[in-house]
Amino acid sequence: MITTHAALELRGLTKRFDRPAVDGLDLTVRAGEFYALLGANGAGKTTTLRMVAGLLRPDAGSVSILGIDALADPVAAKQIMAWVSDEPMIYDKLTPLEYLEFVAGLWGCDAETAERTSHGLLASLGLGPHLHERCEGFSKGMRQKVALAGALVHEPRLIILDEPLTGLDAVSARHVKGLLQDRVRSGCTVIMTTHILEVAERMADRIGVIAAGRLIAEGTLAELRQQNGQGDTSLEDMFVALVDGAPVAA
Ligand SMILES: Nc1ncnc2c1ncn2[C@@H]1O[C@H](COP(=O)(O)OP(=O)(O)OP(=O)(O)O)[C@@H](O)[C@H]1O
Repeated sequence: MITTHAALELRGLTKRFDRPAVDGLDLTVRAGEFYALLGANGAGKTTTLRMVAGLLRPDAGSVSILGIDALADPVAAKQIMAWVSDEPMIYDKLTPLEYLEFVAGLWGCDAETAERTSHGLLASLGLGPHLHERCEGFSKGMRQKVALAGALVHEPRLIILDEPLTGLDAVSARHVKGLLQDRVRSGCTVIMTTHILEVAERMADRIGVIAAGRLIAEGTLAELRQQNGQGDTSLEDMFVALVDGAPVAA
């Protein structure tokens, strides 16, 4: 389906705890993009994404997901998006296959489609040999992959992930990256936070940098280099310079 709407449009998004965590944030992610959201610890990335996912009410501002006003119609917004937290929760007593079929059932997917989708997702994440084992014996990385598969089972068009690669071994990280790239190729939008700058550098179509709850830089890697460095400046050097005010290394 051709859509003219942005995948995500934030306008004046604001959340304050004892001090501002997200401070009038304007952000647009186009449909079909792989967008990496970077920022130092405490910059406001998770708070932003939790508001997008409908887990936290903004103090002000708007959230539009593929043209749907997520604050006015959170159910419709959730139906077309996936949220994968950095601390995923799954049901320990279920096997991965049971868990995915349970989640698919909550979304109202028919049983045959749910079974086919679940098998495909779990296999693509390397969990094929563990389909019928209870999750309670799984490692943290395996649990993370089950949670990711569970978030994708209803075929969301916008996939939002908070630090999805932390704690994954190289093979698992490659499985997750491959799955996300496949989704982007099939027309989905992926927004992900990461502290692994090499991942942003290699995978993202565009990169946004947040500091103190505001977008301080955005663009393709080449655009960021043009704005903030030189032809061969690394993303790490640019990032440190942007968030720390340090001079860009030559
Ligand atoms: N529930 C909360 N109660 C009070 N303060 C909070 C809460 N959640 C976040 N904050 C504060 O809001 C600010 C932004 O936090 P947030 O978790 O969004 O940052 P982040 O960019 O995701 O950081 P990190 O990279 O460390 O995960 C921080 O100052 C944090 O202490």
